[in-house]
Amino acid sequence: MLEPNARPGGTPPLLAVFTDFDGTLVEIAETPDGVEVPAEVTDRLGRALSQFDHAFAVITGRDIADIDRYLSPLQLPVAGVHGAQRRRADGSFDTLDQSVSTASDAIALALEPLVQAHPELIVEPKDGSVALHYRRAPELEETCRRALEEALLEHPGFTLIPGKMVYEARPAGLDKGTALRAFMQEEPFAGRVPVFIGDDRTDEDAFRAAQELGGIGIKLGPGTTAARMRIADIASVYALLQGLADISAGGHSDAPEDVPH
Ligand SMILES: O=P(O)(O)OC[C@H]1O[C@H](O[C@H]2O[C@H](CO)[C@@H](O)[C@H](O)[C@H]2O)[C@H](O)[C@@H](O)[C@@H]1O
Repeated sequence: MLEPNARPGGTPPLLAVFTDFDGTLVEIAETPDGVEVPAEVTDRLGRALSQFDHAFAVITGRDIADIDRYLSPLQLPVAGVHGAQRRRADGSFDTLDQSVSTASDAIALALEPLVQAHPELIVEPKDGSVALHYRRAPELEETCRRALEEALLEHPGFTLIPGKMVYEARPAGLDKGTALRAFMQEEPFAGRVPVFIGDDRTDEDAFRAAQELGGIGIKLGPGTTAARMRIADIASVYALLQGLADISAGGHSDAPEDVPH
């Protein structure tokens, strides 16, 4: 009898591959709008989508619309806003409760006076969450945390999460792990072995989910993590994607190409 996810004849298991976006597929920039996506990245991710038979998705803190804009014309399966938004492989969307959108708008509004007093801070309103960025004013970290905590007193359905030089408000009960699990219940992900690659604290839920489902979490960079494997940098992520595609195809996928640095 075959083990779950195994294929006969020593053929490698089919993989469902998930990656974070900022810091994993693209370098971190000073501002949210400052990231650069070289054309070869879009080409590479488009190839990954076909090499993994469409069982390839981005799970990000960003709005799905943001990811589509950066990766245009590619439209991947994406979970956005730390699991609050999700576009499935068939192009359909999970719907977000209107009350969540309304609450996240109100939280963003409550942070406006702080940003007016400190213009180096950035509020990034998203549909279902809010990010307060202090990368250009690291000394304001504690001020930002307290301001967001205070704003959340009126919105107990939201949780405060720390990221890379950012504090975010996210709907409680939704995270990158719930998003990964939702994908894994649907075609073409169901029955495959999940692999999740990420670099940040908000990726920990997805590392755990992938591993609990019999797969593997891969953490980019240093820091305490639940992930069982590590990877050094973004260029290695692209090399790994190619390597996994080669393994899945039994060594018959496209030849590796230059990886972004
Ligand atoms: O889950 P991710 O795809 O890693 O997204 C996490 C957050 O990424 C963005 O902020 C981070 O990247 C910015 C651009 O490099 C950087 O300026 C900022 O300091 C980082 O925190 C994005 O703006 C957020 O909405 C995402 O939640």
